[in-house]
Amino acid sequence: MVTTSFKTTKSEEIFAAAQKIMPGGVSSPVRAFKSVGGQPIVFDHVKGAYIWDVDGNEYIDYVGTWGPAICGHAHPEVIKALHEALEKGTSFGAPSVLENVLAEMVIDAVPSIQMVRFVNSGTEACMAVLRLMRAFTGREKVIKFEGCYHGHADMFLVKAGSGVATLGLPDSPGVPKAATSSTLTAPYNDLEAVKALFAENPGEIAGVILEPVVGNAGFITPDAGFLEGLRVITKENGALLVFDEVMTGFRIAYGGAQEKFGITPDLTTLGKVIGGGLPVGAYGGRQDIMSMVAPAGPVYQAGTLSGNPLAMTAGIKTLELLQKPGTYEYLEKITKKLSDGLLQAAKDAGHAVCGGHISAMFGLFFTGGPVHNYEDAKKSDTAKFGRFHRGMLEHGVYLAPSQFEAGFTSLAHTDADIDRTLTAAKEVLSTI
Ligand SMILES: Cc1ncc(COP(=O)(O)O)c(C=O)c1O
Ligand SMILES: N[C@H](C=O)CCC(=O)O
Repeated sequence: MVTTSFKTTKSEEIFAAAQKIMPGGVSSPVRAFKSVGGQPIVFDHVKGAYIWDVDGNEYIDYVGTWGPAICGHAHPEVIKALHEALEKGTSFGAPSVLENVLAEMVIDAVPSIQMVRFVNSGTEACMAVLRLMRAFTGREKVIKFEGCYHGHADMFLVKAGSGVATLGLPDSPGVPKAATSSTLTAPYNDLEAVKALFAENPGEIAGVILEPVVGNAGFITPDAGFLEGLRVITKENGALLVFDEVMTGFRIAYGGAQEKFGITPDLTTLGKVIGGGLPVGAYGGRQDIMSMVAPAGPVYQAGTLSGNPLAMTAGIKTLELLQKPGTYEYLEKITKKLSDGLLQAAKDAGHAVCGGHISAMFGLFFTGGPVHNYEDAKKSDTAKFGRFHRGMLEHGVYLAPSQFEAGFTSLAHTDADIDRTLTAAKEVLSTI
């Protein structure tokens, strides 16, 4: 496991070439290892819980292509279904029964969803849901939380998490003031701040959107009563509650955070897992709201590749696999073992740490905590996280290359994988 001859020569060559032809050498900023030092490794192939880079190094993977790979990478049943679907063509640009099948699966699973629209990414889903919130309520302002990430659309690039937090960027240049002037922000887990915003903007707030469990400022859980409080406040003010479950959907429970915590929002966004590793997003919710979406209603939203048959196929097969008995019990068991083990190993090595997990999502901060919001998360020793990340990489463990991203496990991770990870962590934590 300990790779004494860890070499990434080919990765470095490919990345050097990539930097000349693509901004930062990547197709999405968090991949660039900017905040953890070193250079990104270049992948060659993935299978189950593992990835292999172009130099032949093998890693246990806890990124899972940022969430979709909950059944493990390249699951044989997903690949078989995709081969069969491929024979029928790659895109129809017209209705297919596959959309009905996946829509029914999503509606059956997610308590708030009575109707659903498929799009191509989580960003698209969040953009569309915001337009719908505004159209339905006839109000423009929206509340989001500091450190939450809802994709890269203009109106959400305000105190955003994920790559914006990782790179320590201010709100992005190129975003017109007008696009964000209606975006109000509050600290996560702060109901009083939300109440104050409603009081300051009476009758003007369309709704509140949040990650019900945060994964884009590191892993942060909702305090007891927070989600319930938001449900009450939004109802009292005639505003909508939107759970962005792009990350948590089908991951922390089959029905997402809303099933796990028993709070039903008005609208929900999804992505990642429901595409089984192919590009997908979705938004859905109450029938009276969703009926406003064109062509049923006047709120325009469209997509050439939306409902793509390959994405639908991978999503359907992935959800079928997740429906098997014992799935979420297994994910909880191995993730708890990993998360508890990492925290214990860090404490034993004398580090101030805090963190935790829910089902197949976990995180660790290098601060004694507790971490209730993004301000708390920023107290983490990110330089130490960078050394931890590098050490784990050299020991064959691939973690998200940012303190401000959650980790993910999958059904393919075994007890033995967790044991190997913890052995590596103990070694690394004693040296950083
Ligand atoms: C909670 C959340 N919302 C929205 C998005 C945007 O999704 P995508 O990257 O598919 O555009 C992401 C991930 O990037 C996410 O984690
Ligand atoms: N935090 C992001 C999504 O969850 C990471 C993926 C990306 O933006 O590349």
